[in-house]
Parts: sequence; C-alpha cells; structure tokens
Amino acid sequence: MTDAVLPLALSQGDPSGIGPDIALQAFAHRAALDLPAFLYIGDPEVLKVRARQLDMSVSIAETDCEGATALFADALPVLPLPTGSDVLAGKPHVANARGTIAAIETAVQLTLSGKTRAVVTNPIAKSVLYEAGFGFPGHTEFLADLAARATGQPFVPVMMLAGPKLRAVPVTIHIPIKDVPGALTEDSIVETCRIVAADLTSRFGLAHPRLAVAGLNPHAGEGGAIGTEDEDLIRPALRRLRDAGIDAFGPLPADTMFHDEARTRYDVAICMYHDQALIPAKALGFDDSVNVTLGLPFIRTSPDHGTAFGLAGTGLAREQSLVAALKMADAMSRFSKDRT
Ligand SMILES: NC(=O)C1=CN([C@@H]2O[C@H](COP(=O)(O)OP(=O)(O)OC[C@H]3O[C@@H](n4cnc5c(N)ncnc54)[C@H](O)[C@@H]3O)[C@@H](O)[C@H]2O)C=CC1
Ligand SMILES: NCC(=O)COP(=O)(O)O
Repeated sequence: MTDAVLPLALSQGDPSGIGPDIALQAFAHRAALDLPAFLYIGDPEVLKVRARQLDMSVSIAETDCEGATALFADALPVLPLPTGSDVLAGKPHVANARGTIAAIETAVQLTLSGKTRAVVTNPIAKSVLYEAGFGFPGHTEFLADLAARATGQPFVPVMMLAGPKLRAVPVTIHIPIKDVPGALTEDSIVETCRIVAADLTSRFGLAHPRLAVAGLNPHAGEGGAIGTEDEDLIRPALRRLRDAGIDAFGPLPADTMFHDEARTRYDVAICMYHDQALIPAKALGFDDSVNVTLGLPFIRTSPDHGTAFGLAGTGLAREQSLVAALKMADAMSRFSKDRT
C-alpha cells in the first residue's frame, strides 16, 4: 500500500452528539465533494441506528485500515469499537466516555504507526469526559500527551482555528478568564508563535508567515494605563521573536484587528485567550473553519463546532465544517509527503 491510498482516521467523538450524523452526511456526498477516504473509528451500531433516524440509506462496512480506501466508494468503512453502552442521540451519558476516548487513542496509534494519514476528530463534550475522570482540558492537550507517551518526547500543542477568512490561535486555551493574566508568560507567547510560524511553513507552505499579535487589555493597554501585560509580556516577546527572524508584530488592539482590511496584513492572529481567537474565527466562518492542532508529530484537524446535542438525529446538523476538516487534513498530508 502506498501513502496516497492511506485513509484518514476519523474518531467518532461523543456518540450521542452530531459526530455520527455529520460523518454519515459527509460520506453520502463523498463523490460530489471529492472527499478523501476516511476510516470511521467507533461503534458501527450507533451509525446504523443514526442512519435510520436520519432516514438515510448508507452501507456500513466493518474493516481494518488496509481495506478502508478500496471500500470507500461503496460503503462507509468502520473500524469497530463498540461503545458498550446504550447510546441515544442528543442524550449524553458518562457511560459513553470510554468509547469516545478509545476512538481518539486508536486514531492516534494508527496514524503514528503509519496506517492512516492523519487524525480527524469528531466533537467531544468536555463535561461528559470530565465526569468520567478524563484528565485533560480537551483533545488538544490529550493528543500531545498521547504523542509524548508514544515517542518519549514532549510536545507543546497549539490550537489554531483556520478558515478562508481568518487563522486565529489562542495562547491560553480552556482556562477560566480570571486565570488568563497569570497563565500568560513571555515564554509561552514566544513558544506559541515559534510553533505557529514553523508549522505554517512546514504544514501549510507559507514561506514567511506574518503573525499579528493581539494585546490582552483594551486598546492593547493604552501604553500601560489600562493594564501592564501588553508592555511587560507581549512587547518583549515580540522583540525576541523578531530577533529570531519571525515576522511577528503588535501588540495590536484586539477590537480593530479582525475587520476586512486589517486581515489582509497578516496570515495568522495570535490571541491571548480562547474567546479572543474563537469569536472572530466562528463569526467569520462557522461552517467552513477547522480546528487544527499544531506542534504535534502528526496531523490533526477537527470541525470548529461542538457536539450540538440538540441537533443529533434531527437532520439539521450541517456537515460542512467536518468536510473542511477532512479536506484540510488531506491537503496537509499531501503537502508534507511532497516535501519529503
Ligand atoms: N472539537 C471539539 O471536540 C469541541 C467540543 N465542544 C463541546 O461541545 C459541547 C457543546 O458546546 P456548545 O458551546 O453548545 O457548542 P456547539 O458548537 O455544539 O453548538 C453551538 C451552536 O451551534 C449549533 N451548531 C453546532 N454545530 C452545528 C452544525 N454542524 N450544524 C448546524 N448547527 C450547529 C448548535 O446547535 C448550537 O446552536 C460542549 O460540551 C463543548 O465542550 C465545543 C467545541 C469544540
Ligand atoms: N473551543 C474549542 C474546543 O473546545 C476544541 O477543543 P479540543 O477538543 O480540540 O482541544
């Protein structure tokens, strides 16, 4: 088997969320969308029940990695991982957490061992996994831990939301807003920007990426009058980055860096906290933005949205962001292969 025919590994996500729905819908339109082949890792029975709920006629075939690409024209290839619990669309349950986590672990193992090309994850509900004792804020940190355990090396994962109109990176991710100033350091800003610059070149082909760095405070601190972090942390970090040859500039007032003309001046916005990055990303492209994890030894993408429990089994969930995630993983994998 050559790399060109390896499938992407798609984890089921929370099986009571919209992951099964959007996987079925994307698969149903695979020819028109020119979708790369993917191997769904999860519970085939959940998919069959969901297809019936959605009134879709989809062939589902249990297989391993080797058989997936050839099957893709005729049936949705599934690496079976039974959930071992009753799964009801729109009704999350802690008993499903084990299957949710196992699917992510399997997708990573397969990709690190070269049997699949990239990891694409369907959404998980953080609160359900926390209730089950999951020790990570989300996929992003869990994936870095899995990579570290598999390779014996540490990895710093970086979240990037990427769409046709904006790429945006939060330096701090899933922490309470009151903890953001304390969690931000000059080193964390420098490290995040270095990873972003390196991966935009190695994974996306941008030779000299331009990084626009947001301030933390209103008006980027107004010269220190409205908060000191912009002058004390961000400005020194930017000096270090420019000394290292990285085109990073700021700190920019965050309220004026996302309008149409402002966005032409940079390739990625580096933001100080989750909502500073994800609000503009989702406002400018909820249906076509992708959540990418940078800094890992494998490719990982995901739709930008969550489990949308209220839509599971209704036929109202749109599959576009998952389609964008599959296509981005495919393009990144082909770009990496062409460079080697
Ligand atoms: N990558 C991941 O695993 C992510 C997981 N989440 C998790 O999802 C759960 C629900 O989070 P929410 O904040 O409610 O965000 P959400 O993205 O699930 O839903 C937000 C709104 O967008 C709608 N929506 C979401 N996806 C849609 C789609 N494909 N088509 C049409 N409408 C869609 C929902 O119905 C809702 O009105 C949380 O537990 C959160 O942790 C949230 C974001 C990403
Ligand atoms: N808000 C983004 C999100 O929740 C996705 O996080 P992750 O599971 O990809 O780490």
